[in-house]
Amino acid sequence: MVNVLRFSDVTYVRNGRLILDGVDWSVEDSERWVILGPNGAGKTTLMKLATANDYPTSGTVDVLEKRLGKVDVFELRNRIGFVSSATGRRIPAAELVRDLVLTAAYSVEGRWNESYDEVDVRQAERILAEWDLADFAEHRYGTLSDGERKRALIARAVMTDPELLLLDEPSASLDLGARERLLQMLSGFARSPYSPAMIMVTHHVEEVPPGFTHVLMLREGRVQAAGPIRETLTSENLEATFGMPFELSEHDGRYAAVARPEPAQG
Ligand SMILES: Nc1ncnc2c1ncn2[C@@H]1O[C@H](COP(=O)(O)OP(=O)(O)OP(=O)(O)O)[C@@H](O)[C@H]1O
Repeated sequence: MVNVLRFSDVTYVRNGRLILDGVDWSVEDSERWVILGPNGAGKTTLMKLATANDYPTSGTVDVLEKRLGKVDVFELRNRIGFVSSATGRRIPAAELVRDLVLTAAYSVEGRWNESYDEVDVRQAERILAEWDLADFAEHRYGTLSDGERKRALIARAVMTDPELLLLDEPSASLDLGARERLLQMLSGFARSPYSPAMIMVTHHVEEVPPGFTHVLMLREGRVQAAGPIRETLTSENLEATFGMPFELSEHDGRYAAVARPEPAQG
């Protein structure tokens, strides 16, 4: 097992606000983590540190066994795949889907070269097929639906064979069918032993893809619970994290949570 992420007593303070508070967290390469927590809990901040896009105020963060603050973060970021709504906004609308995926091998957004290595072209075609995008290869990014865009961004992120793949709310804004299709693909990807370590932020337990192994629950910058998903994703931990009682159910690795009804008065 290889450690891909280690947070030790991490705090993060901005404008006098304690945004992360004493976070200890460790991720191994075979693990697939879901991060759950209410709005403002610090999930995006956690992702910024895990993608080497910021530094802790105190404590240490090791990404792919390199300590933030002591490593060239540009080199490190080349080994990490990251998909968020912000990465999507940077893609030119006129970019062809095939080029969007292919150019990841050359770390550029927007096609710049007329000749690519045959091995990269084949890899891009394989990944486009894997993410159900083969029919969209010649379509422009700006013409895709939200669901197709998300798949295209993930395809671009995995093109470089990252050692760590982070997805920030990949199924937000998708319709039911698009969400389910994406979850099926993420589930298949998560289950493959050839896939990198994965970390996915979501607001909804319904969006946890089967095959994800661990969960970290964050509340007000503190780790409320963290560990194997079967033991850790419980109605008690959901209540402690979101501050209200839930009824949690699980069926074939899919979770659902609804507010627990108030007991009848009188
Ligand atoms: N530079 C900053 N200065 C002050 N407060 C900040 C700064 N950056 C983030 N925050 C605050 O820190 C808290 C955590 O923010 P963060 O974006 O990490 O939460 P989140 O869990 O991702 O929330 P959401 O689910 O709404 O996306 C928020 O209350 C936010 O307003």
